[in-house]
Amino acid sequence: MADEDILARLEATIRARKDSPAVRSYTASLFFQGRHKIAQKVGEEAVETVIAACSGEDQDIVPEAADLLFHLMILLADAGLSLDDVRRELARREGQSGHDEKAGRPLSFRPE
Ligand SMILES: N=c1c2ncn([C@@H]3O[C@H](COP(=O)(O)OP(=O)(O)OP(=O)(O)O)[C@@H](O)[C@H]3O)c2ncn1[C@@H]1O[C@H](COP(=O)(O)O)[C@@H](O)[C@H]1O
Repeated sequence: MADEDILARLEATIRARKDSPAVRSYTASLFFQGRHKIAQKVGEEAVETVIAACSGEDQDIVPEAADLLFHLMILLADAGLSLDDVRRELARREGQSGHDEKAGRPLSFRPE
């Protein structure tokens, strides 16, 4: 059974690292390097997830997805946001088909 509280604990750890930059910590070092470095790591981990999805065993996606989620949570924290903000956005979308949402966009917002 998965640990259902891990994201809440990880989020608290990430916030604590943001507030205590002196601690020797990978997370704190990313906050120190700033938004561009954090965003770059999110991009790298996203690409590594895509590579795992397209070339490895399905189970290989799991550690890459964990890296991606971890770095995405650091990005959210850097912006003063949290998983709750993402939960609220997902809840707002709940029940609306992605096809319907896309069809309702103004023409200028519709990529091909
Ligand atoms: N969940 C994670 C976690 N997932 C991945 N990583 C680290 O994220 C890094 C990303 O891997 P890469 O190979 O891309 O890193 P890298 O090549 O060293 O990065 P670059 O210097 O090239 O940018 C590695 O150093 C991983 O160890 C994590 N580091 C920390 N955590 C959690 O965060 C907590 C706090 O960690 P510290 O901030 O290090 O104290 C830990 O107790 C864990 O719960």
